[in-house]
Amino acid sequence: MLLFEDVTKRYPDGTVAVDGLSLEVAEGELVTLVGPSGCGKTTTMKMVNRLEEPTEGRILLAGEDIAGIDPVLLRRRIGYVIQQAGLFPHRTVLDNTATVLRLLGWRRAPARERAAELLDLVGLDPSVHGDRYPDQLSGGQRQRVGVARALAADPPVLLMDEPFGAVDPVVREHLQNEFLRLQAEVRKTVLFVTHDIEEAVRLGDRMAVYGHGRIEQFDTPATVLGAPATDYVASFVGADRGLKRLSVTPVEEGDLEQPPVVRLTDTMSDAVAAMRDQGARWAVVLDGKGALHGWVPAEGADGMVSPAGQVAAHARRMEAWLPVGAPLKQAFSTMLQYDAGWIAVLDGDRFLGVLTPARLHEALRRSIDADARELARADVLLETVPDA
Ligand SMILES: Nc1ncnc2c1ncn2[C@@H]1O[C@H](COP(=O)(O)OP(=O)(O)OP(=O)(O)O)[C@@H](O)[C@H]1O
Repeated sequence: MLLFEDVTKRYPDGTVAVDGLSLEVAEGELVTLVGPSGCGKTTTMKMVNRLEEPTEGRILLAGEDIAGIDPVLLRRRIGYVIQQAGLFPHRTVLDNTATVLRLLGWRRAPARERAAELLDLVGLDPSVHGDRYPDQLSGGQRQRVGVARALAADPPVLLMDEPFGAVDPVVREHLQNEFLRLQAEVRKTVLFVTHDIEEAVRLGDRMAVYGHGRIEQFDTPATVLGAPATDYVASFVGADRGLKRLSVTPVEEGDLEQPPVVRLTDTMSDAVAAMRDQGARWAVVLDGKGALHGWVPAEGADGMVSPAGQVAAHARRMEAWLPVGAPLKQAFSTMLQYDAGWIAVLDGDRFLGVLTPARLHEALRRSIDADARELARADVLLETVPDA
C-alpha cells in the first residue's frame, strides 16, 4: 500500500534526516516507527503527505508515485494525527471533526451527522462533547477528536505522529486500547511514530527501529524483542526484554488451569463434593447460560463447610476476565487491578479456564525459551550452510 524506495531527505543546511530508506507497509497494516529524538521519524511522515519532498528516491501510494499527485488531493487520502491534536480552538468539537468533510464539499448537516458518528466511534458522546470547544476537553479527549477528524474522509492511510505523546501514562494506555479496537474495525494502513518502545511493541503489527536516518530493524515486535538485529537495537529495546515480552505473548488455552466448575443452580452439597474430588478450595460459578458469574469457596469464613442450599446463595461475583489471545501484560495488569489470584479466560462467552500468577510466569518462560530455541536454530542453519 505504501512503499518507500531508497528515500533520502537532505535538508538545505546539509542535515541528512533520512538516509536511503526502503520500507513497505501492507494494506491494513499498522507499522510503528520508533527511535530516539532527531532520528528522522517525523521527516519520514512528512514526506508521505508531501509536507516535505524527498531529495532522492520515491514513495508509492497504492502503486502510484506520490510526486505526481496533487498535494491537496493526496492529503485527502491520508489522515494525519499529530501530538497536540492540532484542533482549531475557535471551532466546536463537532465542527472540528467535520472540517475535512466540509473541505470535500459536504453540506453542513450531513457533515455534522457524520462527525457525530465518528465521535461516537472514538468513544466521545457527541451530545455531551460535540458543542464544546477544544480547551474544554481533557488531553485524552482532544486526542480522540484528532483521531475522529483524521478518519472523517475515510482515508485508506493514517499517519500518526506521537498522537498519544502528550497525555499521562494511564490515559495513554486507555487511548492505545481504544485505538487497537478501532483499528480492528477500520483496518487502515497506519504509520505510527513514537519514541516509546512499549507503545511501538503494543500497537505495531511490525515495527521499524530507527537509528540515525536509517532503519536498523524492521520486523514483528516479538522478533525485534527476541532477536534484536544489531547491538544498537538490543540496547534500544533494553535490558527488560523479558518484561516487554509480556506485551507480545498471548494467553493460550494450554496456559490455563481447570478448577472445578459449578452452576448457580447446582446444590451446594454437589458443588462441595466436586471441589473435594479435585482437592480444590473454590470453584468457578457459571450462570444458567454458561457465562461467568464468579466463584464459590468450599468453606465459609468460619471454616465450616456450608453445604446448604444452592450455589447461588453462596456465590461471589468475580468480574476479572480476559479474552483468550489477550497479551500476558493485560492479564498481569488485570490481576493487579482486581487484586485477584486468578482471572477467568473466555472465548467469546465460553469459559475456558483460569490464569494464575504461576501459570502466567510459565507462559512467559515458554515464550522466552521458544525465542532462545528459534535463535539457536538460526545459528545451526548458518553453521550448516555449505561453503560456496
Ligand atoms: N526543516 C529542517 N531543516 C533542517 N534540519 C531539519 C529540519 N527538520 C528536521 N531537521 C533535522 O532532521 C533530523 C530529523 O528530524 P525529525 O524531526 O525527522 O526527527 P524525529 O525522529 O521525528 O525527532 P523527534 O522524535 O524529536 O520528533 C534532525 O536532526 C532535525 O534537526
